Amino acid sequence: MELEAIPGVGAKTADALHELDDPEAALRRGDVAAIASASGITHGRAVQIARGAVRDRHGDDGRVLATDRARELYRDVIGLLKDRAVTDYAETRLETFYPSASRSRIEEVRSFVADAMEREPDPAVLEALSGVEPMESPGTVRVRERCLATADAERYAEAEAAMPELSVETAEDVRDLSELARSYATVIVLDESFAGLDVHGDVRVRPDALETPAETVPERLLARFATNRDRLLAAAAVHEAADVDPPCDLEALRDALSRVDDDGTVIGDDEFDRLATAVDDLDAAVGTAESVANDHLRQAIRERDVTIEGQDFLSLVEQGARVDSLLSRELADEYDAALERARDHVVSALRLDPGEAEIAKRVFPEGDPTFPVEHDEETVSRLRNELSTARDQRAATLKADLAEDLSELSDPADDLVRDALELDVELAVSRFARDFDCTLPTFDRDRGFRIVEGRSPLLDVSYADAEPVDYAVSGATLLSGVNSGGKTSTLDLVALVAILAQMGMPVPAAEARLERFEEIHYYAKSQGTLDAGAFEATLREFGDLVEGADGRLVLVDELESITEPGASAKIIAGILEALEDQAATAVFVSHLAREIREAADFPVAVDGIEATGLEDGELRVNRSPQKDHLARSTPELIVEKLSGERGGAFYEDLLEKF
Ligand SMILES: Nc1ncnc2c1ncn2[C@@H]1O[C@H](COP(=O)(O)OP(=O)(O)OP(=O)(O)O)[C@@H](O)[C@H]1O
Repeated sequence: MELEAIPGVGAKTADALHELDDPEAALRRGDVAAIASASGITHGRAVQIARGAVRDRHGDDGRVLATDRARELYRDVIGLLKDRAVTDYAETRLETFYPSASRSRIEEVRSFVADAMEREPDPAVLEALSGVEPMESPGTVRVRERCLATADAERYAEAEAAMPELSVETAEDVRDLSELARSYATVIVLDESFAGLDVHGDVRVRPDALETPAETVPERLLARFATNRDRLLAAAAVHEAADVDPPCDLEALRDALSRVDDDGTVIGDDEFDRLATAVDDLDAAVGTAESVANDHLRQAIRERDVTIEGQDFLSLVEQGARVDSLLSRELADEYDAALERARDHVVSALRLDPGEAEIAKRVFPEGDPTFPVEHDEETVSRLRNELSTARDQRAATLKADLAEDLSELSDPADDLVRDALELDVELAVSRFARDFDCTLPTFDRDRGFRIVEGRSPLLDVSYADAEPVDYAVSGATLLSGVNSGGKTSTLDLVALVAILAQMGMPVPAAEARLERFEEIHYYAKSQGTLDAGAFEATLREFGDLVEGADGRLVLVDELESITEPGASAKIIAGILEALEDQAATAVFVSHLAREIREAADFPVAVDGIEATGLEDGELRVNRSPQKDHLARSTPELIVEKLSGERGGAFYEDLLEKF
């Protein structure tokens, strides 16, 4: 796919899209989250790009919504759909549906919608969906204990770009490598030429290291799963609640997720925990061991009667001889026992293994007895190094093992989240269809539309109180009727049905058929008489309209208010003639139906929304327009009522004039 061929995608946007793993797939799926993850692309822009891709694929020029009022109704429709989405993703994705004149586009959406309408919007699924969001990138994790090394400048640049998590170092020879091995726990050498060389430390020659990121930087995958843990668990719950086959084994996913901490470290391994705690507690354990030994000795000394020979006592007094010799002679056994207790304490408090315990013994070395007992700091440091290295190696092994498991789950995890989000889109459509008793309309080549029991969700009364409307039009038609009879609401319903139908969506009617309109022109009622300039502008607009393409739906509400009634009737008659010639489908709401019909040079069809009578000062109306029927206006009805109630020549004469 040539990205720049997509309407609205310039060179800069195309470059940004090329950053994505698979821009074509993202565009094909309409995956607004993936598109918006390219740098500098907002969600609004992602919607435009996704729509552009659809238009490009279907050769659609996307000009169905031809007027402000038509666009306004489309926004209302999108609002109704979005109200039924749980996730922000679904809300944005719903915006990619737009009314099209392309048969293939409409069909594409209809097959998606037909499946969607089968989906049961189970509250448990909706609840689970509330935790799902598109997968997030965790950002670059810096790994300090490992580095990459190469002697090749090109390879160096390649490594820096591929593995931003690791430092890349230059190593020309074994000496350089030894140097690096002293600074890093692990050195990964990218050059084959170093294979077989003997270097002290953890130095691995891995020419394929850049191609195996799960092994080279397992932290990357771990961070990805740690960052997205909640959304992955929520997506898994969505699949289970909706009873949809997941793209991976959910238990394996949950198990893998339970092994990684929020910061990407592996958890739940006893050996790692033992080593990490031992490193942390080493100083405290040595201190306590010292106390244990000294307490033991102190106690022993306290309980002992020491007999000292005169000669010894003299040398103690005269030569300042140390008391140690005395200690050694009198308490050698107790001293050994004290050391043993101290060593045992270190070994058991830190849960050391036999190898580590061997070093720990030397923390309290054999030798001439002293009091108080003191540890050997150098050995403590050695033990610390030993334990830290074992801990880091254990962590590295755990990370590598877990990353291996996760690498198999990586693509399915993406699909898992994406499928859950797409399910939300389907459920929004399903809920819309259920809430407004929708059906999928049919398209055919016949001119016009036919709506059976249509009920607009956009009325100012609750949907339950909306009275069903039947209406069919196949040419240029006038719609007459009493004030507040529902003429504007009927135009809204027709526009709504046409817009939804051409989006490929279900429509709020028991049945609907229509022609695939090239354009939908809907002109709302203008607010009062226009001045000369505005009138001229409006006339120009209609001039352009009647010169436009075939196959249009034109809905106009009380155009007569733009100027004085006599002139209006002539102008509307002229517009209707032109539209009739073009085989357009038009409904003009007007109170001047009689005058327009007289001014027109063809038999204009006039339909009417008829009041069935007046009840307690309120009009009773049949909301479905009657075909070929000029409805009585409200004044006519009232005169008729008075004439009936009161009789008399005045009312009868008045009635005659209608
Ligand atoms: N199908 C319907 N079901 C229930 N109520 C409706 C229906 N159609 C219209 N109404 C009610 O009637 C009111 C008037 O409707 P609308 O504005 O469409 O009439 P109108 O014939 O265009 O009026 P006007 O001649 O004053 O322009 C609406 O605000 C709505 O409350």
